[in-house]
Amino acid sequence: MKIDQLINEIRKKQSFLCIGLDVDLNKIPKHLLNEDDPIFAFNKAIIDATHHLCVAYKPNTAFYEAYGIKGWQALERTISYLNKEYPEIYTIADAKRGDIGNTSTMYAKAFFEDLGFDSVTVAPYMGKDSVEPFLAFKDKHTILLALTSNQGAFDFQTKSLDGLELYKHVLQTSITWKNAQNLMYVIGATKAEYLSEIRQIIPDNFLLVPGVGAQGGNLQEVCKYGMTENVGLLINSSRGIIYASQEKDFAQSAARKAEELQQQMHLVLSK
Ligand SMILES: O=c1ccn([C@@H]2O[C@H](COP(=O)(O)O)[C@@H](O)[C@H]2O)c(=O)[nH]1
Repeated sequence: MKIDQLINEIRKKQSFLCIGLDVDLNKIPKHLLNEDDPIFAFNKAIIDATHHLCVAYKPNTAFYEAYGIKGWQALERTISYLNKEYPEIYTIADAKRGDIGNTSTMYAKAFFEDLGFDSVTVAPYMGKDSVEPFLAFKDKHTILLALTSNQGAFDFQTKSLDGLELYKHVLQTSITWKNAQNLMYVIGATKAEYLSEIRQIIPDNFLLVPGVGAQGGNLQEVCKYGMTENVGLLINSSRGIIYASQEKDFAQSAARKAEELQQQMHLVLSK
C-alpha cells in the first residue's frame, strides 16, 4: 500500500489505531476451540467487529509459529481474508527478521510476495546489507526496531556509542540507505519522552508505537511528541483489545475497547 492511501484512511476513519492479532489459544473463548481453525475464527470475528475503527492489523508471527503448520495456515488465512475483504486496511507482519542479504531477500519475499503483507518489522543490528533487501520492494514498508517498549531497551539501545545513543545511530544511519522512503520505525509508547528528539532526526517517517494498554504507555503523550502533519503514527494495542472478554461477546467487547482508543484519536486529530 502507498503511504498516501494509509494517510487518507487515517483521516477518513479519524483513527491511527493498529490492532494486534496476538492469538493465544489459552485466552480465546472456549467455544471457538471446537472450530476447524480456532485462530482464524477468532481473528475473523475480531476483524469483522473492529475494521471500521482501525487502519491496521498486526499479527505477531510468534503467536502463529508457536502452533506449527496450523498456526502458519491460520496466519495465511488471516492475511488473505484482510486483503480480500478489507483491502483499505494496512497490514503489518510483526516478525522481527533480518539476516545476511540473500536470506533477508527470502524473508522479504515470504512476507511481501507470498503472504502479501504491506510491511514487516526488522531488527537493524546486522546493518545496511541486512535491511536494504526489504527496502527494495515497491510500496512495501520495512519497520525498523529503534527504541522498543520493553525494559531491556535500556540494555543496549540507549547506551552511548561515539557520544550518541545506539538507537539514534539506527535512525541517523538508516535514513541514508537506498529506498529509505520505505522505512518506518518501532518506538515504544513507554518511551514517549524520547519522541521530541526522535522527531528531530526523522521528522516525517511513520512510527509503529506498541505499548499502550497492557504495557502502560500513554496515548496522549505519544501524540503530543510524536505526531506529524501527516499524523505519522500507528498506535498498536493487542491484548488490551482482543482479550477484552473471553465470553461469547468477545468481538463486541473488543470493538468497545477499540472504539475507546479511536475516540481518543479522533479528539487528538480534531484539535
Ligand atoms: O517494542 C516493541 C516491539 C513490538 N512489540 C509487540 O507489540 C505487541 C504489543 O502487545 P500488547 O498486548 O498491546 O502489549 C506485541 O505483539 C509485542 O510483541 C512490543 O510490545 N514492543
